[in-house]
Amino acid sequence: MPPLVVAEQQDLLPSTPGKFKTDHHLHLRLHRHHRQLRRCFASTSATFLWALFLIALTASYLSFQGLLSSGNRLLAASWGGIQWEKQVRVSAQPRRPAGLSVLVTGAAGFVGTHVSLALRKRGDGVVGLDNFTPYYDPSLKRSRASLLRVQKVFVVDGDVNDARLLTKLFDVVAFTHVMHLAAQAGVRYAIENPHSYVHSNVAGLVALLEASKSANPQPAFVWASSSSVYGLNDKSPFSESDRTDRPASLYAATKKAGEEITHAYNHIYGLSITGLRFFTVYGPWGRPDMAYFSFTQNILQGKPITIYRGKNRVDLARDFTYIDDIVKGCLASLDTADKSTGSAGKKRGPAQYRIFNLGNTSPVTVPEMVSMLEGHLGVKARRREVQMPGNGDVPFTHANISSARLELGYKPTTDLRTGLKRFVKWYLSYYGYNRGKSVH
Ligand SMILES: O=C(O)[C@H]1O[C@H](OP(=O)(O)OP(=O)(O)OC[C@H]2O[C@@H](n3ccc(=O)[nH]c3=O)[C@H](O)[C@@H]2O)[C@H](O)[C@@H](O)[C@@H]1O
Repeated sequence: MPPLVVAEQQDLLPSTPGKFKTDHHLHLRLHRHHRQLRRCFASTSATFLWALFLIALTASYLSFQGLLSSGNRLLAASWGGIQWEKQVRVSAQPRRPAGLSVLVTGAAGFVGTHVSLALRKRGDGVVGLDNFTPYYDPSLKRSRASLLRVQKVFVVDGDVNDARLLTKLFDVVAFTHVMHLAAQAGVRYAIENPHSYVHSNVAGLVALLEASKSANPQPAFVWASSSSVYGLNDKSPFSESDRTDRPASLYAATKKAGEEITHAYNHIYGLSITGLRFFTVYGPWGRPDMAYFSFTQNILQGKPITIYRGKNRVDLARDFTYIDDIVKGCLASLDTADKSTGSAGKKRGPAQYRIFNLGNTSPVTVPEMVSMLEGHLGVKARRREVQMPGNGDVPFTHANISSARLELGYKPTTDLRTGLKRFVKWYLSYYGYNRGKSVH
């Protein structure tokens, strides 16, 4: 309120309590007051109108900006629209009686590509999802996605953290299964980029579980855990019932967290869950960040390779598992998964919760693996042996696969030498003999 008005109003009050001024005097003062009030009101309403005008102008500017940015978002988004929905629907459609309809995350990844192709080959419907992170050469991921395109598997370019996208996918398709393979992989990279592991392996997993539990029908959920959850466990071979509470890397810790998180969703919402602990998976179209792959590249380029050694110069060993065996384990997991018991976020009864080791059951030391590569490549490696840095590695892995054998009929058939031979053949056909792309 302007000070003038305040003063006038105060004038109207008895100057001395209990004693009133004369009527005439009062009348004059009232008249003067009304005039001033009118003037004041006129100028206030003009100010008010101006303010209103400015607010309206700002609001329209902001909504125009909003329109522009949402337009830009729509332009930038690689998903959505009638055509897109049609592609998703067609790709998800099984081509055999009682075929599955599977959402495969990480579809342009190593395991994701192979699993998607195998599902498509036997007539299941597959929709891929991949965000093509540049953790390793994204052009390799694009090539894998091209393979999928040729086989009529549609890959959505998107992130599992995108809740709107996931909701849309589940609106468009009643997926019977989710095969969740998208992850930040690699044990040692967690030292460099810890947050990427939390983003993909924890937040991304939760986003996908949220969408899955809200879906109607709820899909059965199969996902990739890791042999690294055994961490400092030294009881060999590793069984599913062994301790997994001593992870040696953040990667392992996020995978272990995933096992606990999926359990909670199983318990609360009745989601059918199968977690697969993969043991150092290798093969054609593999991951360039893994030792067998980067060693091949370095050997061919005449560069030295670094071989880690454990305490007391003990060789490190891995239960290297060939991709085709892993694919069989994945498909068997999908086929034997019970239906989820809930729907649209409500549990209707207890649901299946399983964890399986998918390994090869015959560990091979890293120097032996290098010798096999040398044999297939016909080139001697320049070996540089160093003490294993304390950045998350474990000295050895060895899977006990009795449970998977019993319940999935899982039976690995490819030994490391045979599998590496197939890998080298693919590598040479893809990169050529003396070339190779930079690994990261
Ligand atoms: O089994 C698993 O759970 C994990 O297997 C692999 O992890 P890792 O076994 O460490 O595979 P590589 O990175 O290929 O290493 C294999 C072996 O080679 C050794 N290595 C690695 C790199 C190197 O330069 N030199 C070297 O000696 C490692 O210490 C290890 O013993 C994958 O990278 C993980 O994503 C997966 O979850």
